[in-house]
Amino acid sequence: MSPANNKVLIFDTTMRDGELTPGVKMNLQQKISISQLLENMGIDIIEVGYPGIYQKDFEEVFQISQIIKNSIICGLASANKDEIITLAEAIKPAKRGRIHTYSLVNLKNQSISAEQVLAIIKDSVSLARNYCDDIEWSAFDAPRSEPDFLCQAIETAIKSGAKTINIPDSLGLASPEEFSQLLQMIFNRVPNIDEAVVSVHCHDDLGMAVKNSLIALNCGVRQIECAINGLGARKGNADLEDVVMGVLQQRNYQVDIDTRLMSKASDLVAEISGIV
Ligand SMILES: CC(C)[C@@](O)(CC(=O)O)C(=O)O
Repeated sequence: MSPANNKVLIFDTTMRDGELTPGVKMNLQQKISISQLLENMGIDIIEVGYPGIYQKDFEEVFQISQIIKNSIICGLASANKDEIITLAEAIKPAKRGRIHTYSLVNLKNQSISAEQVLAIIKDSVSLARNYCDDIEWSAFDAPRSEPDFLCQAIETAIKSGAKTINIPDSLGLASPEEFSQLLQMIFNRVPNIDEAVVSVHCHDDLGMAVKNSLIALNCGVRQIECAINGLGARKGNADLEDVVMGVLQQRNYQVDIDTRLMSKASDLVAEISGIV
């Protein structure tokens, strides 16, 4: 919550965004093995899949929710009502479950109005909140959105019950300067921002994912989303090991990760994905 708190939460998306890596598919047994290792490493949040879209992911989230006790188990849903309800069903067995839902906030060339999108954010986050206390909302394509609208969207998501606000560089095209300016603007302008943990989710299209994730800490961000071996859509997400080591190097921030298990996790995911 308050940026004075120096603990950085590590959110792993190896099995959700990582499974969007071309050619990568993981089965239930493989996802269970990865989840158990992530839990032993002390990963705070484990994102397992899209239960509202794929039956395979529903089964995985549902099963893993019964096995993992210490890490938060999370799935992703769009603002679609059925997707959110199905995700809520999938995480129901979890001791600690999270609903992660997102809306597009770059409205250029979209036929939908700003008011309509704000109403969708309010409805989707409030719906999710009926099922679960732990709601994360993502501002999909935030760097290309209109700043006033982005601030309103974030304010609405927090008012509707989101406890974590994720700012993804969805296309991986933001420079470190642009990304930190965007984050500073959010911290300066969103009136209720201190009621939420602010997170980042950076893609590596320009090779900046780790740098942008680490630069975010000094802006007030306290959750970083990343993937083992940097798996993820297109050029991938920020590499988990690089993120954790980068946070620790800064000394004034802490993570609760057993760093000795990181190379084991990297080997396991390389073996499963076929990507080193
Ligand atoms: C975090 C999430 C909303 C996303 O991963 C979107 C997605 O993969 O659909 C992104 O990078 O913007």
